[in-house]
Amino acid sequence: MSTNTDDHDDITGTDSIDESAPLLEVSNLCTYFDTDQGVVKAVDGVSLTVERGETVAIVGESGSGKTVTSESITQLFKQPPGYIADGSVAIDGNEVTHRSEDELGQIRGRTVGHIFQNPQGALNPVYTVGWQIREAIQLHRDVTDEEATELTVELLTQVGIPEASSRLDDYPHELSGGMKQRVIIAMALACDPDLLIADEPTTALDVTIQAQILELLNRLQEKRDMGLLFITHDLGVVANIADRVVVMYAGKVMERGPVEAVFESPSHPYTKALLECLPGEGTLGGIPGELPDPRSPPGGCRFASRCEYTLEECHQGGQPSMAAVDGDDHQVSCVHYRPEMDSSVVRDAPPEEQLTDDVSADGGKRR
Ligand SMILES: Nc1ncnc2c1ncn2[C@@H]1O[C@H](COP(=O)(O)OP(=O)(O)OP(=O)(O)O)[C@@H](O)[C@H]1O
Ligand code: NI
Repeated sequence: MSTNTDDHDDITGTDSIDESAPLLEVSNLCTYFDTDQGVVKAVDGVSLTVERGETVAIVGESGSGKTVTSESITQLFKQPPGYIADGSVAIDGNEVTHRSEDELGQIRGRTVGHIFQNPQGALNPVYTVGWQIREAIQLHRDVTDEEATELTVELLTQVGIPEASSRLDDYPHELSGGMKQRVIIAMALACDPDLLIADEPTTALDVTIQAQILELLNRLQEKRDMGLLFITHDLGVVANIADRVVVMYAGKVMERGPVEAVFESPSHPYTKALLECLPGEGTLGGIPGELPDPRSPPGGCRFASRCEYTLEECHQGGQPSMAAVDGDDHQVSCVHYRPEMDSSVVRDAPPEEQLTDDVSADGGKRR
């Protein structure tokens, strides 16, 4: 029995797979939270797709709605106070926003693996690593104890844990941060997912280990032909892992496109500002200003109050509709890219050159 199957299971066991549809298709997703202070519009009209075998990164500052977007896919956020107010999520062409908790559980068990942002909760300190992964496997698959142990060793080996069979009886506290994260990845792979969601999987780790974990995720994604939805606030890591990028701000998508296009010609002023905050670039300590209050977001572009290029129309209407930048795949939500406007005002302030060189030198993605 192998943990690495090429064929895709149907998402719940009763749905059919539409091979022509993307693995994941999120359309106009709105996820809100009822609070005493009002409705928090954490995710407010987000659309994105992940194809089979593709890595898509969601980037944006803290509070932009990255985690809530990813937790909306199989509804892992707390309901109430949270709820999906509008939009749809389709996996293999099957709409899943209106599914029962039972069905969502099946989807989590067989189709979508999740590495959570807060790693502390992911492993239980009182059980051994082997026990926890075996549990995860047996929760999803009908296998004997012996088979489950075999699969556990296979998974731990796949995530790069040396002499895996001798680590089964280790407790989480006996592992280094990097090894712990590998075990967490193994747990997420226990259901042999078609889509893996990794929410800031490297932030708690030091730089060398971060690079190793990114490399591991890249390798696993390719080997298993999974879709990978990778979430980070750090545009720096995106070039190394993603095929496409979705830039989020205050619950909205500001820009999206192939990673090379977004790095070579960042088009939304927000994306440009994020790039300038990377280490070694112009702006130290982040973009000046703060995110708008998610309970009463301003009209117009949500970034307008912090934007260097703001015009009067930026404050009017809703978030500008997506305009193609160079080719249909690269799109930006900014009034400067409307047909009647002159986008060179924003575009011709070039990004820092060193970054552009770094990205193009390795084709945008190390593989
Ligand atoms: N349970 C909740 N109740 C009320 N508001 C919430 C809840 N969960 C999230 N939010 C709000 O939703 C918004 C988006 O949060 P989210 O965690 O998705 O941001 P993020 O982009 O993942 O940020 P970070 O980079 O810090 O992880 C924030 O304003 C947050 O305060
Ligand atoms: Ni988050």
